[in-house]
Amino acid sequence: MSSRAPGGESSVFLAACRRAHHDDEVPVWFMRQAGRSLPEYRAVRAGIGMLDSCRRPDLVAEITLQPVRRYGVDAAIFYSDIMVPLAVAGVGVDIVAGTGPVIAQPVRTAADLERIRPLDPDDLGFVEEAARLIVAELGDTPLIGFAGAPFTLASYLVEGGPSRDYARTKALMVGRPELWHDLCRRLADVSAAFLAAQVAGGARAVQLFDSWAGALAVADYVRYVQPHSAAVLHRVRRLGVPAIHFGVGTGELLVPMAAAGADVIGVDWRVQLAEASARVGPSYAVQGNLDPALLGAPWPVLADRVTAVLRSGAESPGHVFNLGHGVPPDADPDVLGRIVELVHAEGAAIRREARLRRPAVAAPAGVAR
Ligand SMILES: Cc1c2[nH]c(c1CCC(=O)O)Cc1[nH]c(c(CCC(=O)O)c1C)Cc1[nH]c(c(CCC(=O)O)c1C)Cc1[nH]c(c(C)c1CCC(=O)O)C2
Repeated sequence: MSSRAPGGESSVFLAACRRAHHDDEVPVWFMRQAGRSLPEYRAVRAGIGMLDSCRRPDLVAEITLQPVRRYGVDAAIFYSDIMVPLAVAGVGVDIVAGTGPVIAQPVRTAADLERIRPLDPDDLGFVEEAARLIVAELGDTPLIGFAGAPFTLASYLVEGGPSRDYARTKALMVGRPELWHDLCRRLADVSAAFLAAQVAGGARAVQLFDSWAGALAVADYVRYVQPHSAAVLHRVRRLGVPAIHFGVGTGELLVPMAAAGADVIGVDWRVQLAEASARVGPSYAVQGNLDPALLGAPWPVLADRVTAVLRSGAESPGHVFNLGHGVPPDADPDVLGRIVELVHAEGAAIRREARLRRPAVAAPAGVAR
């Protein structure tokens, strides 16, 4: 049997994004796989600020590669932050350990918008250069580029930092829609430029993080947010790489998030993957969704949860194994390593069994069954 998916795609991860699994193999990577959970990351970052580290291509490359070397994951994710391109665009931002992004002067008026300068391609040369360094080391393992989606970026800019209820953001959104749309158009441009720089450097897929969109009512998401995320994703489509669209607590938003233009819909742990797949339909792959809070559970219990995720994901035409959100800083790297081994050992058999159990549906011509 061929080890290549139709079309000859040599990456298990990219094949799954395209809903064409290689011999049913299930790829795995982890959101925040680079970061404080790794001692080698803490060593490299010692004495260097988060945003400063993101400006140094040598450090970005080293930190991106660390989890790939350690775990043998099927994809790397570019080490940076959703706020990096905004800092380049002129927004005063700091990343405070244990808190997250903090904005010096929150954006709340038309005059504040002028502080977000449009980006030139040259502004992000350090991003493209870092991606090139990474890709040169990765071999066949693809690099995922990423950006924050307009709503999630706006929430930090308007609130001034992390928020529980997004009250100022939502008040501006519904109370001053013209200002809101102007802000989101600028943020969509910044995110699209950040993604384009990563793809120019060799990233072969992208993930758009709308981490906090789950705070919105569906009607508000569709009216105020989806068009701006769609604008980013439409520009990605022209770059020819698959896009993953992810948020936390987005069970009710999966359909409009998929419709915004993604190939893969990222799902947190609240909705089973089979249910998520049924909601979005067979034109999308799913990514997820082990609850990161379970990483500290005894291994036999956790292993059962990993296989449950694989079984549920096997009901979708494409499944990329991941956590439902980022790796927590106190996660035990050995546990993540065991999860990678288990997904690689059991994933294909679980998918195959699920496929053989389903009534035969017309397969695309040439697909080995
Ligand atoms: C919301 C968001 C942010 N940043 C990001 C998001 C979307 C993803 C998500 O929903 O988690 C995206 C992000 N941030 C980081 C990455 C790197 C790639 C990877 O996933 O390995 C990615 C993809 C590095 C980082 N981004 C951050 C760290 C920790 C920095 C440190 O070492 O102190 C890393 C490795 C900081 C950061 N930056 C942000 C937060 C909430 C935090 C955590 C604050 C904390 O708990 O200390 C904003």
